[in-house]
Amino acid sequence: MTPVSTRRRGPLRAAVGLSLEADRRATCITFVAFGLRPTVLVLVLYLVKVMVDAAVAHDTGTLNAAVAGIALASAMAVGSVTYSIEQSVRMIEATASAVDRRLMTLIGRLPGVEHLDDPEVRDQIEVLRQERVHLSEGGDAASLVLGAAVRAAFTGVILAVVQPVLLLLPLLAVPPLLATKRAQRRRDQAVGQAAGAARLARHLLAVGTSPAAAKELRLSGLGPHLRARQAEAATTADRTVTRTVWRNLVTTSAASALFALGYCAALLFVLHRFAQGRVSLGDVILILGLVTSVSTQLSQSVQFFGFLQQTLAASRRLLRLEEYADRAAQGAGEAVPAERLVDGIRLDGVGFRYPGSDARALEGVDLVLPAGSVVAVVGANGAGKSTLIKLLAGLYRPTSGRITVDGVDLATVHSDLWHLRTSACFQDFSRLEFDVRHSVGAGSPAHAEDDAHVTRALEQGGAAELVAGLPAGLATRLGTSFDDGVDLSGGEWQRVALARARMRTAPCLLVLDEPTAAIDPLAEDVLLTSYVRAARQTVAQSNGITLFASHRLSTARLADLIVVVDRGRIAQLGVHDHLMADRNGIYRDLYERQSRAYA
Ligand SMILES: Nc1ncnc2c1ncn2[C@@H]1O[C@H](COP(=O)(O)OP(=O)(O)OP(=O)(O)O)[C@@H](O)[C@H]1O
Repeated sequence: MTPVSTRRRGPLRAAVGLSLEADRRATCITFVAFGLRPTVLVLVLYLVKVMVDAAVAHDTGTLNAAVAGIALASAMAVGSVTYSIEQSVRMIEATASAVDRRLMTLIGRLPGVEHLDDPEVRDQIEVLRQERVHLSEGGDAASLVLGAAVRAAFTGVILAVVQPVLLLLPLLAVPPLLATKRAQRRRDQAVGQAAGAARLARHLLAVGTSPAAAKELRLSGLGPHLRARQAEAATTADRTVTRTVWRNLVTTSAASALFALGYCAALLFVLHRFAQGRVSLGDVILILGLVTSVSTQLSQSVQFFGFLQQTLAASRRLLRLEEYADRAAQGAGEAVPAERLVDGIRLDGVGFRYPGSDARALEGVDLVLPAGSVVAVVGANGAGKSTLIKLLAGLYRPTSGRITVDGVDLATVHSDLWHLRTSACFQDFSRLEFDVRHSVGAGSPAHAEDDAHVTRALEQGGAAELVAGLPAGLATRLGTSFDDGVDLSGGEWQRVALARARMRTAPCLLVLDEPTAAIDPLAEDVLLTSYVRAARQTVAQSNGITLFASHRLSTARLADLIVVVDRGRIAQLGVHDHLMADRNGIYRDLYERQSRAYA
């Protein structure tokens, strides 16, 4: 991911802006309360000095006024605590939801899925996901730092009036603050460096604790190996960050020790002046109170400043990713695809390499997919079938060559609009754990509430019988993540995914990538045949193309065109009879071997 500037909006403004957008009222109250309350403590100290001097001078009027002032200020400070803390919690909770929405929007704005395949982008997103808490506490951290700054300013003014030389003391607070800032920057870098290992550790943890993987892990005895690898990755990530934490501890401790020395010197200085009779008892109490509070303030400020630095680091990361998404979206096409195909889709010299991979998944692909046709893509594992499908669906852009739809370069077409003209069922389909209506309806949200539409899609996906047997029909929740959910078998989930792909009316391109791989062979043949026939009628409205990849070559016979892919290249092209006529061709060889295996 190329670094980009974050000048457009500063990270502090962006972080506070998030809280203001999330809950303006709670944020304003938190800033006023946290920003002003510390000044009350300084005011109370000053009133104590007035009270002591008045007592020594037997000035009852001033003494009573000072006592009343102390009581009033203390009551106000204590009374506002509960309310302001409540508001700050509200602000943090609202900001946390706003951060989640921003993250989802950011990921949704990245065109296609190729950016999510880029390891660096994935790492940045992962780190940001972990740092969400710092972003949601950004308003809190900023208001605490504001309070500390206001209190320091008040303390400085009083010290300047009473004993100007003691103003040097707050200056000694500068090195610890700078050390904290530097420490945070170093920690941020270390977290970035450790992101790859941390991601691996999390992945292994997810595999090792997921119910889906439990069967294989038990039977294969992979558990101990997995645990060892997980521990190793976690330790590597942890070690990178811990080394920095120790280094930071040395520098921040040295800076704090410098401040502690200055603090002791200031105490001795004030006591010496009192012994000489050059300051009053009230002054001594005030100065000791202020000097002592400078030390408390320092440790609090360092802590608050540390929080703020963490917020700023997360905010910077969010801004960088948002700018990256903006640029990626700007680089994407704007053209509006037509609702009907006229000629079809053409690939000229198309090549593709996955982000972070040196190998070409596709190379020099020249292909014409006529409008209104049914196309089968066949080939061995890893040949490039899914890659071809993902390029046609606009999820990736070719790294060389071009794809044109009725003569318009797909790279210039708005990817979201092209996705609206496309329906798909992938071999790694999603198990959407909603109720049946919405799990299927997700294929076309505009029709999700239309039960007749959903039911038709279920029939075409071969899932009508399955749903009829569910306790609440269309309203049955699917999946085991919720108490009321019903789990389905792999093949049943695949039928739901097939139905989902039939929700969109008249797509220009319907792609099916191994859509029946989890379905038993007898049902597979029947289901895929009827599915493709029905699809042919649906896409006829848009003169669209139905393209399916299947290892079952018997179903390829349905196609008007069969594309045989071999190691990223088109090896053969034609209809079934034509391809069978080539005695040395890959297709005939695959077909005959498969027929013998199923015989
Ligand atoms: N996300 C990815 N990142 C890097 N390489 C990938 C990725 N996905 C696929 N590949 C590689 O691209 C090549 C083509 O993969 P593809 O999934 O298109 O094959 P396929 O013909 O669909 O295989 P299968 O029949 O097993 O589904 C393979 O060598 C594969 O390892």
